[in-house]
Amino acid sequence: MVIKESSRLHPVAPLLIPHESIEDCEVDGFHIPKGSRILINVWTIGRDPDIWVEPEKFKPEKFQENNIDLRGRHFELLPFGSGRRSCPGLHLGLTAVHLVLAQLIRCFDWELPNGMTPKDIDMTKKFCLVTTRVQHLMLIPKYRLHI
Ligand code: HEM
Repeated sequence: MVIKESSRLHPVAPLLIPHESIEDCEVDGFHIPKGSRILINVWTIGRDPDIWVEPEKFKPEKFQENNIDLRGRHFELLPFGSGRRSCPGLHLGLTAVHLVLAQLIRCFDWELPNGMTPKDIDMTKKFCLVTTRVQHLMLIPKYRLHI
């Protein structure tokens, strides 16, 4: 649920990768001519108040009462895209994220430096093909597995 919520609010590729329509088609009443460049704005979809309750808030419990997953079957959450050109590295990527996150939580306690509180963290992003934060996240790890 934490990884789904992070992917909703902070998708790695906010506009996915540009796609091109291979034939004329109509989507939701809009005519899309063959050869159009299509950008899917998953950043905006992830913050759409018609879809999400309290869209700006990080609340993993949003996924407690539903079966929305992030493998491209639920169009409200598409961090890996969907369909034939979706991410072929989905399983590897998700496994790596689960593994690294689990290790970071299990092996360390984390503190913010210089008396900062979570509210002081600047989440401003640099929008590009792949999104990064403007300010690097600074944390102090304290190793807690003393074997
Ligand atoms: C958490 C990790 C990852 C995320 C969030 C991610 C996300 C994405 C997204 C959003 C796309 C574009 C899909 C679209 O436009 O519909 C994509 C495409 C792609 N990804 Fe990933 N990816 C991840 C990991 C990986 C890994 C581990 C690999 C390879 C080992 C990989 C290889 C690719 C390739 C080759 C494409 C282009 C597919 C195509 O154009 O047909 N990705 N990825």
